Order: sequence, then C-alpha cells, then structure tokens
Amino acid sequence: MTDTPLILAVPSKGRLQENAAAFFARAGLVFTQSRGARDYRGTLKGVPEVEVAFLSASEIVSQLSSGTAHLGITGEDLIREQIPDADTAVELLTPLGFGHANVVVAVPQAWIDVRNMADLDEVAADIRARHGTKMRVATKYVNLTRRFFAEKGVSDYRIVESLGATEGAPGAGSAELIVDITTTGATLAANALKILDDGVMLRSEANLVASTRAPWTDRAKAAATAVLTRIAAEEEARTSREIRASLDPAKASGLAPLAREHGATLPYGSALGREIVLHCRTATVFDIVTALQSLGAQDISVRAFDYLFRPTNALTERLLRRIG
Ligand SMILES: Nc1ncnc2c1ncn2[C@@H]1O[C@H](COP(=O)(O)OP(=O)(O)OP(=O)(O)O)[C@@H](O)[C@H]1O
Ligand SMILES: O=P(O)(O)OC[C@H]1O[C@H](OP(=O)(O)OP(=O)(O)O)[C@H](O)[C@@H]1O
Ligand SMILES: [Mg+2]
Repeated sequence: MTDTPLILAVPSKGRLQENAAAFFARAGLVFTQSRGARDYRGTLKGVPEVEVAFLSASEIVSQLSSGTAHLGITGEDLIREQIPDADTAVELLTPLGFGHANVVVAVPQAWIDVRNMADLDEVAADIRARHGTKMRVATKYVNLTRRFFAEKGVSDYRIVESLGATEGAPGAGSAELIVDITTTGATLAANALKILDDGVMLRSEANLVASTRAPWTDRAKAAATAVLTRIAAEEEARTSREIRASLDPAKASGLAPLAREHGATLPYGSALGREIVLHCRTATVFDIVTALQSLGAQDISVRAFDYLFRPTNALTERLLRRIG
C-alpha cells in the first residue's frame, strides 16, 4: 500500500484512455508517468498528494468498489455490472460526455418475428421443444443481463459467458442471442444482428466516480478538492461568458433587473462609473447583448475564459455531501 493521500485511477488503454487524458488536460491537470513495479503510476504536475494509477476501465471499477482508489474515470456500464451495491459503494460525480455506448439485447436479423423481449419467451419455448435445451445468451454483462431479463419476465434461458467477440457467438453457434455494448452499431450489423425494440438495457457514458469506501482522510479530501476545483473551473469557464460594456450611470438601475431576467450575475457589483461587467451562460449571450443595447449600453464586448473559479462548485459539494 501507498501512503499517498489520494489515488486517482485513470484509464491506461482502450476506448476511454485518450478522452480521459484530454479531459484532465483541459483542466490543466498534466500527468507525469513512471513505470512502477506492477503497474503504471504517476503524479499530477502541480497538485501534490495525488497518485495517479493507470488501469483498465474494468480494474478502475474494482478499485473504486474496494476503496483502493478514491476517484476514477470509467464507464457506467462497468460500474453497474461489477458492483452489486453501486449506489452505496460509489458516487457518480458527473457524466463526462464521452465513452457513450448502449448495453443492448441483440438477436439474429433473420428472426423476423422476434421484435421485443416478450417475444423471447416463445423463442425459448421453441428451442426447448426442438432441442430440449435452454435458450443461450452470450455476454460479459452477466449481472446486468440477469437483472434486465428478470425485470422483463424472461426466465427460461442460460448465460454463456463471453470473453470477447461476443457478436460472433450466434454465427458460431455458441449462443442464440447476445447482450453487448454498441456505439455505432457497425459490429452488430457486420454480424447480422438487430437490437430488440425494448432491448436497450443501459445508456452508458464515461463518468467521474468517487469511492465511498476509500480512506477519506482530511488530506485526501483536500487533494480531491484541489482536483475537482480545477475540473469545475474549466467547465464553468467553458459554459460561461463575460460581457463588458459602457453604460451611462443614470441607466445603471436597469442593470440588476436585466441580469436577473437572464440568469446573469454582476460579479463586481453594479456600475462604478461607466464600465459594467456581467457573467452569463454561453447560450444567453446574444439576448443579453440585445437587452443591454436597449438600455443604451455601448462598446459591448464578449469574452471567453480559460478558468472560472467560483467560491464553491457542484463536484466538490457532491463529493463532500457523500463522504462527509
Ligand atoms: N464502442 C465501444 N465499445 C466498447 N466500449 C465502449 C465503446 N464506447 C465506449 N466504451 C466504454 O469504454 C469502456 C471500456 O471499453 P474498452 O473497450 O476500452 O475496454 P475493454 O475492451 O473492456 O478492455 P479489456 O481489455 O479489459 O477487455 C466500456 O466499458 C464502455 O464504458
Ligand atoms: O457498435 P460499435 O461501434 O461497432 O462498437 C461495439 C464494439 O466495440 C467493442 O469492442 P472493442 O472494439 O472495444 O473490442 P473488445 O471486444 O476487444 O473490447 C464492443 O465490445 C463491441 O464489440
Ligand atoms: Mg472493448
């Protein structure tokens, strides 16, 4: 074990690696990587007390579940599959907008009469009548499949655990249908499979996840806060704009109502002299510009930020609410 206060688990390979690295880079969090004895370890430049563990998306889930890692990036599909009590063990702090994939039930396209989960009962009965065996479902999402099939009232089947190339199972004759993840649908199409109409089990994307079981010492909380504050400041910057203008002080009384109406703020107060500054959501910029023009404002400029640090942020609040 290590005595570094905070372990941050980051995908080291596969679909999520590049996007995760880009996500941290946007927040000004740069990894310095070194090869450790058993796995890759690193640090975050300028953020002491954080150790970065480079792991597979699935190993990240295990470490968050056991509390070996405090924070990590991984897919919700893996969280729901691998952690039976996910809502107790981890907190999904925020979806990250990449790693989108659906976990789906797919059957051969040739089964033209089979469209939804309820139709699988007939398929199962048919297979039993013809071969005296159970309908076989190939998947590596064993737990998600059991849960979903039970919810849909389908019980006469057996799972064939798949370790890869799941979509090939029906063609190879090792299962009748599959449960797997899909993004573009290309792999399903290449294997002549179709998704059942009500066969989307989970819409997954990469999430920033906190472990509730990790040793959340005061130093770990402080280190997490340092990381989350930067991530939040980047997001706040990306979704905000600054509007500056020159306004006749005689018109300044119209400013606060204007800001309120558009959900904007006056971070430095109402006008001292002619210069006014508003912060607003990106989508409201042009409405505010128009309103300012109606108020007689001139020389209106709109700027983007690199980082915007607020007194507090939703990520840190969410974490601290959960871990106390
Ligand atoms: N098209 C996709 N296929 C699979 N996973 C995807 C896709 N798009 C996003 N993901 C996400 O990436 C996660 C990790 O998938 P990836 O393929 O990188 O790992 P893996 O193949 O499971 O790794 P391993 O080598 O351990 O099997 C998935 O669980 C899912 O959350
Ligand atoms: O809908 P699509 O865009 O075709 O993507 C889906 C495919 O991608 C994943 O496999 P991956 O390429 O990660 O290989 P793996 O089976 O080795 O994980 C997944 O297991 C599917 O097979
Ligand atoms: Mg994969």
